[in-house]
Amino acid sequence: MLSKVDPEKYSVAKDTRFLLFDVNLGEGFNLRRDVYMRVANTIRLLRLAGENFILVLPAWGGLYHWQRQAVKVPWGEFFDVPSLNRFVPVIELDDFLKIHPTGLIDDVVYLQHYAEGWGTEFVRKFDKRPCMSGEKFYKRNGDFWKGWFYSYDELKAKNFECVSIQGDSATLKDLILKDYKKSKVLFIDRAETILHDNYGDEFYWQARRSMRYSKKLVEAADKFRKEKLSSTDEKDKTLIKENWQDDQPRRNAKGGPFVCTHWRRRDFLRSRKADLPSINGTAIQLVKLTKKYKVKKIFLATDAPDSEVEELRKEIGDAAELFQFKDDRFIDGAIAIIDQWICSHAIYFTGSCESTFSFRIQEDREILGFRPELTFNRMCPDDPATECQQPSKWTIAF
Ligand SMILES: C[C@@H]1O[C@H](OP(=O)(O)OP(=O)(O)OC[C@H]2O[C@@H](n3cnc4c(=O)[nH]c(N)nc43)[C@H](O)[C@@H]2O)[C@@H](O)[C@H](O)[C@@H]1O
Repeated sequence: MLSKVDPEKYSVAKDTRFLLFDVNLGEGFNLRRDVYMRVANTIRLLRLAGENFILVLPAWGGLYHWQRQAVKVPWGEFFDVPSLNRFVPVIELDDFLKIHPTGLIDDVVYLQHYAEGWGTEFVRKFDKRPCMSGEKFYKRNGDFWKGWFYSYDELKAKNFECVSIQGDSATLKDLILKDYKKSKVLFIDRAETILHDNYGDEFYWQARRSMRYSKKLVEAADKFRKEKLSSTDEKDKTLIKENWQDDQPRRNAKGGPFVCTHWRRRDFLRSRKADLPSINGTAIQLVKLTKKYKVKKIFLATDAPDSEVEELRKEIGDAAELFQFKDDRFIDGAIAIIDQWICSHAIYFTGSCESTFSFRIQEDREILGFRPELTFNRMCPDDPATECQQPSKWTIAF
């Protein structure tokens, strides 16, 4: 599926430049969404500096966590591309290749940290340096450099170099303005190396608010909410404006008659074992919440295998009904977004310790106008003696 962006619109301007980016291969979907926001803000700043940059949306694929693999997935499968376009100009990779069929990239800039570390204070800086590991991912093939490039064979680069950088979206803007003036098509790899300018400021939230989900996924989630969870935007007071730019600050969302948890399992059980509850511990916490909020339904967003979900269901017993969204017509990334959108509408949300998947739900709930205490919560490990610090309240800024 292609975006509605008209490629003709871009081919006319002589000064148009394109920025492509990618993230460390092992990173998950929701960190990648965060990196998009950082790079979108670099584009915003470049445009303010008079550079006519368009952000080329990196096709999705090859993600470590997807059980059923998919590649070359356009952003339109997950997001509302016209809505993204209201923050900065973006174009799907397939559309970019229509207007730039050679697929030739001028420069690949592989971002890396400084070999000597950050030192005693954080100073924003960048320097061309020998590659620490970047050259492992790129090979010279005749006149060109080849890399993963989202599995698109036609993409290739004239130049490849590594740059040590310490900084944020504005530092990347400075690097591009200083060292890549002539680059018409620029590819920034390992874009997660840069941070947000000011985490949680109005520009963070503008980029985030522009990331509305695709109509198809919103419809599927809303249908499920209505049919299984008696949840509609009118009743829940979660109506939003057609255009995110028209939304106003508010705190009156009520949510549907269910609690939701994001129950992160699989690799999280290894990396964060001490911070997560057991299956029985999860059931105890969830049942308590249904009593507190006087509901009988729990929506479960999870990557857990079915066997663990069944065990959880048994532990919950008659105390509440457990719901999950399942539909094989949707790819893994789409199910993840549907899960997030359903969770965002619950009367109360509790997530998993420091999961970026949970963070994105918290942000959606901020956008929908919930009170922070109904959102910034996480499940605790079983042992009451273990520390269980609740998530920071990164509330919305307009
Ligand atoms: C341990 C670390 O965890 C970090 O994950 P974390 O922040 O939770 O969140 P993500 O970066 O999104 O990675 C987790 C992936 O697992 C699947 N997943 C997790 N929870 C759910 C869920 O509730 N519903 C559905 N449908 N899918 C889920 C989904 O593919 C999601 O993108 C990773 O980014 C790091 O690479 C590393 O693996």
